[in-house]
Amino acid sequence: MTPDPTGAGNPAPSNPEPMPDGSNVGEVEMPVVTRGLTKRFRGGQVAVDAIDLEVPAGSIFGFLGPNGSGKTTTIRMLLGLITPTSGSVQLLGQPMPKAQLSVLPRVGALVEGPAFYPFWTGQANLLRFDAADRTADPRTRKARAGEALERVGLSNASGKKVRAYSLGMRQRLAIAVALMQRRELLVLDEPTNGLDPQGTREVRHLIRDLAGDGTTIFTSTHLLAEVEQLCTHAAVMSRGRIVRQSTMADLRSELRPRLVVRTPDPQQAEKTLASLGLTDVRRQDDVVDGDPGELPIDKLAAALVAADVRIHAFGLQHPSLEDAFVALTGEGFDVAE
Ligand SMILES: Nc1ncnc2c1ncn2[C@@H]1O[C@H](COP(=O)(O)OP(=O)(O)OP(=O)(O)O)[C@@H](O)[C@H]1O
Repeated sequence: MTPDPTGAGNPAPSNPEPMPDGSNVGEVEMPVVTRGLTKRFRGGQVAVDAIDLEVPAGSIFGFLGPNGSGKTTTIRMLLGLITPTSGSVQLLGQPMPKAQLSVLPRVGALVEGPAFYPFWTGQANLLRFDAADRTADPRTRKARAGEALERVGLSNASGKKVRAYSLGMRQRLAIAVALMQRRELLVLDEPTNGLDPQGTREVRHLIRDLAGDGTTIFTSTHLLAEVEQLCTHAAVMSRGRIVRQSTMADLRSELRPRLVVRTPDPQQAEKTLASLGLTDVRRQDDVVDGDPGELPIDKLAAALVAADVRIHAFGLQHPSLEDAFVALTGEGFDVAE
């Protein structure tokens, strides 16, 4: 890994002060920061190409991109599972992988779900994972397992064998593994992948709950609906690059409605709308559309009629987030639930 460049010209995330009892005061403003993060695999393929991520504390940050766009590779670099070709990662204000021993216990991760023993109970599986964690205190293991199971809504099923769990329950158990210790940041790779609608709802509900408790969530997905329904922020990946990163509110506010007119007099309509001040006016066959800006819609209709434009259909069309993202990436997204 190259030396950490985040000190130079970038807002330095504030480091939490360790308290004598080991807890932290003061939040890291940006729990995940990358600069120029790049991964070139042997064979020359650039899977992740100089990305600058900034994930604000308390956000549910959607890392959205089609399959193969570089999400998993990025997540593996964030967690120190693979070494970047160049660039840097800071997790909770600390450089990775240098500070991984102190940072990773504060980060819960779900990358390639953990393998459970199907004939063991949910609780027994949790205890086993915790026993393999050298940073975990064995004296509190059982109590922490109970809390984690409760947190993911599996208290009643804790004594059932995992083979009897639904896919959604297994995924919640996987998240419970990540919650066996107090976490400031959760990094989830496609947490609803392969789940049925009920399982998907359960996991999204859980993520919202966890964020409500102040945990920052960084979650990758190829599902636009997931980002739309769940996330406060998003970065859109396309072919290894971030093509857009912002709050969902900003993304939505940029989706300007267009005026669409269907008419047997398209040329006259185009001329009239342009003269009224519409911008980006386009004509195709019998449809004319443009950006009305702040112009009042009823006045536009009246002006068309006054200009002898016959109107077969007239209205505002609101572009969807999918339209915006397809425009950004040139690729379609899976819009399924
Ligand atoms: N170990 C590897 N060696 C070579 N190429 C790889 C390796 N891992 C991933 N890639 C390639 O890097 C690109 C990005 O893959 P990555 O798995 O990060 O994408 P992704 O967005 O997570 O997609 P998916 O959701 O399908 O996993 C892909 O073209 C993939 O084939």
